[in-house]
Amino acid sequence: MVKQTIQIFGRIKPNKKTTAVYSVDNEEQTGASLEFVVPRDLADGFVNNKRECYKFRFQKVFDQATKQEEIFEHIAKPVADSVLAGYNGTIFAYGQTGSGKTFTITGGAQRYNDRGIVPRTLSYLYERFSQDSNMVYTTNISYLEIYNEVGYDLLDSRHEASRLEDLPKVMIMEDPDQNIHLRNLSMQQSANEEEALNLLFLGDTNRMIAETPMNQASTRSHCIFTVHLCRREPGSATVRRSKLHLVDLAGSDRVSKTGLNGQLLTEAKYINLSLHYLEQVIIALSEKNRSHIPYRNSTLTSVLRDSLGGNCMTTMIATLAVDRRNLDESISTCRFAQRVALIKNEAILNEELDPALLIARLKREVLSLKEELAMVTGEQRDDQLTVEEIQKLEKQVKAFLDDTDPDFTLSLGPDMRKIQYCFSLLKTMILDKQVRRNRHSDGQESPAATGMQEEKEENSHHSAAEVDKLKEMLQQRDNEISILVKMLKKEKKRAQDAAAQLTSIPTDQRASTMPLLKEGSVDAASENHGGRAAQHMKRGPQLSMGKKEAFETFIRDHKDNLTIEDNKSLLKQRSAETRRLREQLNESRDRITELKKQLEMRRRQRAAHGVMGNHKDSEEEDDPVEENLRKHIEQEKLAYKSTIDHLKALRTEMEHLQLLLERAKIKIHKDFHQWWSQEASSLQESESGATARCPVGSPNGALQPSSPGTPGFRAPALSSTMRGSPAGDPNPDRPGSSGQEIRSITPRSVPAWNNISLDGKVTDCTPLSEWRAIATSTISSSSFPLTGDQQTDADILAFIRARQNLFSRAGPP
Ligand SMILES: Nc1ncnc2c1ncn2[C@@H]1O[C@H](COP(=O)(O)OP(=O)(O)OP(=O)(O)O)[C@@H](O)[C@H]1O
Repeated sequence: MVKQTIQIFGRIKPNKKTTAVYSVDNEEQTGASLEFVVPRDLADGFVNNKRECYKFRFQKVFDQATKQEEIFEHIAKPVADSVLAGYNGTIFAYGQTGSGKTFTITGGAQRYNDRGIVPRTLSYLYERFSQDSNMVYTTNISYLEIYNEVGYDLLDSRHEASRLEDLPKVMIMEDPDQNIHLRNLSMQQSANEEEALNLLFLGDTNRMIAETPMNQASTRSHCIFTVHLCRREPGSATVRRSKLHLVDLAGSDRVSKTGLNGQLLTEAKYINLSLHYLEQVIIALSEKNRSHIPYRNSTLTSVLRDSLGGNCMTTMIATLAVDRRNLDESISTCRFAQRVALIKNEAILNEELDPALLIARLKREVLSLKEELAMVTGEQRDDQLTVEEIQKLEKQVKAFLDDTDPDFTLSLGPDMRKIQYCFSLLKTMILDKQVRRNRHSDGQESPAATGMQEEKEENSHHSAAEVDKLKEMLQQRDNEISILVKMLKKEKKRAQDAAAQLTSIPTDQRASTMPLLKEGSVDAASENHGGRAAQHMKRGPQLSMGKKEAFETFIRDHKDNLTIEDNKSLLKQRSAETRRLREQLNESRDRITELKKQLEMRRRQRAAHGVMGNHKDSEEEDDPVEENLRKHIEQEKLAYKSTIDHLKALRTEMEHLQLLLERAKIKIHKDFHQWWSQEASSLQESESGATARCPVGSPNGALQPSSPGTPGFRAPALSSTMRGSPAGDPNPDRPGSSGQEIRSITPRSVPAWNNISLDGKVTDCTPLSEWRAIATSTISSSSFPLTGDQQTDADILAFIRARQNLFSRAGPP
């Protein structure tokens, strides 16, 4: 057993502003201290009436420049090592919204180097498995999201979820030993690193797709990625099972500060409530002599029960966004960490006997014992006695009882079935006699007869007690076997379910249909991702012509496009590098073969020399040529190995880049669909409003520039040939479904050009100033020659007229 307090680390998020409100002092021996200096006159947000200096102790504080690699090496690697040894481990990130929890646990969604603790730990674990050939490792992965106190399975590939509520709900169950079981949480087996990373990708994609617009800005849910590890020596029935929880908690911001209302407030209350219960558990654990720990109060604390004060090695990372505005939140995060640091956990080695292996071993043992018995007795036998055998035994027992000779024995041979049958026969007889004696107990029998009877009874009591004892033992063994058989069946079912789930993912869904990727992914290695992700990718080609055009513009203007392009070109570079390395590898192999041939030849020559007697000891002598060849071969081998290592690293990087690209693609699709339907409904609203005000052919009155919900997005304006209106159409994908041609995909600025007469007079109630706004909002990407301030009203009218002519030539509006 290992007793250890929860380890606490601090990580400070990079901040462009260099306001020195904190200082870090990392000492080798005594840990680190983090100090905040809060000026008394701090105006923006935090009013400090009491202290100026707050000091907190951590195992280590990672300052702004710390790389993800360093975080993994210092924090996650030791935990992964103890999980490999058979202890449970947990790493959880706690901090306010935007302080870098997800970045630390999962990683950034854009660069390979930004991989967080989860992918790095998976790589590390699989690397260690491959190095340890004496053990057999099996890995299962689960990914749970807790939102508003309800658990959801993020790895379910059978459901097409566009909302969190579509994912299977996970139920928390507790057995009599107070062990927590999560019903409905799927455990996916992953045979290698790639499969494990795909599961992470599937879970993160589900998490992203199921995000409601409400919780898009920040993660308002807790996510627990768990690796279930099983380690055994081949042939041994002893297994070590351990779990590694990697936890990304929701933002710890205080409700009062966030100023929320409606749905957001409900979410915030739940989050705060579950974090509040987490805090209560932590306070209870840090107090001595507290017998009741309120784990059951929330889903989060129930799930993390073992990690907090139980059988687990736990580490907390306090993520801190240290700028003046967030000082109070940072101080409160540190205070929480200080309390967590007081909790003592007792991690035990989770070693157990595998019931399946144990049953198999027992069965083998029974079989060999039967064979041994058959050899001794010289007879093969079934489990049940035959009718003849029973009749024979009854006769034998009767003869035994009738014979008054005390030396007369009941000879049954070494057959437990026969012995047991005779015992039970004797017991029945005794019980029968007892019943009969009771019937005559009103003085009919003589005292001598009664004395004899008592003696007989005492004897039979002894044998009956023995029989009972034996029966009890038998019953116990029976129970044990049926429990083991049940466990085995359960295990089997679980394995079958997992296999069925895997096979139920159609292969076509696994293939990526993503044009973005196809272009960039030269090796197309991303073929087997989860069904959900693939289904989303399939949506791309189903777009109507107009929507497709809109989508292309949307992608071009999307904030992630630059990163996608960067990653694509990086992928191309890596792919070219892979090709180069493969060639290098082939050349190196050829060179080694050639050098080996030369060495062989040289040896033969020397041997021949020796035989011919020219040099008697030539074989023993050091030959500089041979030495040189050997050196060369060693060098080549080293180069070969380092190229292979390089190739492996490249492969992992490329797989990761492809996953990043796919995720970005899915996100863009999601953003686009969301934006499109938002635009559709607002256009419909504005059109119905405008129709009410302006009876015939009125342009809609909504003149605000479109905002697709993506920060920094520029509303794209499309060509006049684009068909398909999102407005009021239940199926916005259907081309031209409203029967109208639309001139721009910025629906709020759709100009009804035909409502302007050629002499420049607007025939509806839209004032010219509004037309100016409409025209200028579409001008930047249209064929209008003038831009910005250069435009006069006359220019705009000329432009409108030109558009009108164009449309009247292009066909009916
Ligand atoms: N150490 C870091 N280095 C570079 N960027 C970072 C770092 N930490 C966080 N970021 C960036 O800051 C932003 C917010 O981080 P992140 O999403 O991880 O915060 P969070 O604490 O998980 O927030 P939430 O509670 O909303 O989930 C992200 O864009 C992330 O890439």
